[in-house]
Amino acid sequence: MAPSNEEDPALDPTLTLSRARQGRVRLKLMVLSGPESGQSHALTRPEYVLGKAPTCDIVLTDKTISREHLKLTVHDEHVVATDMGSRNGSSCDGRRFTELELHPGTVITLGTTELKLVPEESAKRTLLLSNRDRFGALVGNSRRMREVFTLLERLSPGGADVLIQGETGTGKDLCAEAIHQASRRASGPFVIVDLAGVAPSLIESELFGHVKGAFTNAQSDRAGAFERAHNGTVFLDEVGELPLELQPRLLRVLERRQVKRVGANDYVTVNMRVVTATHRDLEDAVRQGKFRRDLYHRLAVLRVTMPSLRERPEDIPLLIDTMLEQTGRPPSTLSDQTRALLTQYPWPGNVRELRNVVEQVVNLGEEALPELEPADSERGHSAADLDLPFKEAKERLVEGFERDYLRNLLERCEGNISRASREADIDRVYLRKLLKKHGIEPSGGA
Ligand SMILES: Nc1ncnc2c1ncn2[C@@H]1O[C@H](COP(=O)(O)OP(=O)(O)OP(=O)(O)O)[C@@H](O)[C@H]1O
Repeated sequence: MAPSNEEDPALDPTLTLSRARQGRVRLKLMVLSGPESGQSHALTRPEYVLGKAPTCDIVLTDKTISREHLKLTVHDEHVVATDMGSRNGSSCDGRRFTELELHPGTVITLGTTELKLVPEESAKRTLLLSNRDRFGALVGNSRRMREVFTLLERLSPGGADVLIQGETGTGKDLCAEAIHQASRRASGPFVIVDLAGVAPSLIESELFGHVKGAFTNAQSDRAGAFERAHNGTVFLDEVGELPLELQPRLLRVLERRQVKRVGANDYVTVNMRVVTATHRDLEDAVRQGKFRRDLYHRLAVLRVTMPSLRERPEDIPLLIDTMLEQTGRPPSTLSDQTRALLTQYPWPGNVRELRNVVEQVVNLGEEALPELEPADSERGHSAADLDLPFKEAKERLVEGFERDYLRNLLERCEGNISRASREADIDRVYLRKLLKKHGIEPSGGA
């Protein structure tokens, strides 16, 4: 049976960017979220004013946007965005700006509306942001995860094969299962083969099955993973580990949906979707001759890239709360100090490592928190001082974090305490207490 690739291969957001870098491009502004979500505006004139006022060139009705909020000055390959003294500000990657040079791929936020600059010809393929904060067991409300959720919403119901890429612990297994659960095959089997966990000599029979007597230990006929996944989904984890000599056989399965058991003469036709995952850079493996180019191109038709936790630290509070909820603990189980530390750490082991630490603290108490060296100065915080006793070093770090956070928060909210307490989701009285503790004077209104 031929695989159905009805989905658009260009859904991969990375393609949009690479094409944009090829030279002079006509630019468009896509509205990713907010009341005008889905609209796009070709930037053909030298200047645009964006805002809520009906007289603006691009009208955005989001009530958090000022009447005249932002000016865009359009150049050949970039756009300069100037905030026009808006009430709620304009930001990019969480940082407020007054003037910023935007390039294809840049996303800016005005109030609560997100806008992306894209090359005109690829604008249709830009992903809108899903409204969800979970898909299957995957959790996240960052822009990166909401893009992933949009992609999963679109590709899951169809039957096309999918390649999931991402560092270890970013949720590739959860993603594969979520795709199966959201597909029309959900009531069929979900068969997992971890190619890194099967001895190379057994991979062939594990995937394709064997007939009795095919080799010494083959005492009876056995169906392989593809056959067992009939009418369902087979998930090949760590597909980059598939030995070179078996790769043409996988290619045949993907192209013809036909499987021949080891020792058999005939092919049988199977009806299953193949989802694969890898933490490896498969393109690099192709260059090194370890992975077949034709198989890579076949697998990569539809790709989902799971972002690392470093790229989306704003998801950490929601992930922690979800993990606590799953163990039946209230959010108050973790102190603000511990949460602050967990939010600053760069998590090389991604969500898996975060889960392990949260479980450790839940079971053994906060004293069991391992030493977590915060992210480098790029995120604005200094590393823990190893000359101090643990408790003192931890307190210092948290104090530094609190101070930086509060200063930035107040700057963003122009000294307005009510707004700051709302945006940071901190009780107003507690916020005042924290400001007093750090000797920070709010300069704006209440
Ligand atoms: N977005 C997420 N939301 C909730 N839990 C997550 C998320 N991502 C990962 N996890 C949790 O992190 C752990 C690791 O996830 P998973 O096994 O899916 O990662 P992986 O990318 O497949 O890792 P590996 O490459 O090592 O197999 C699991 O406990 C999973 O529940």
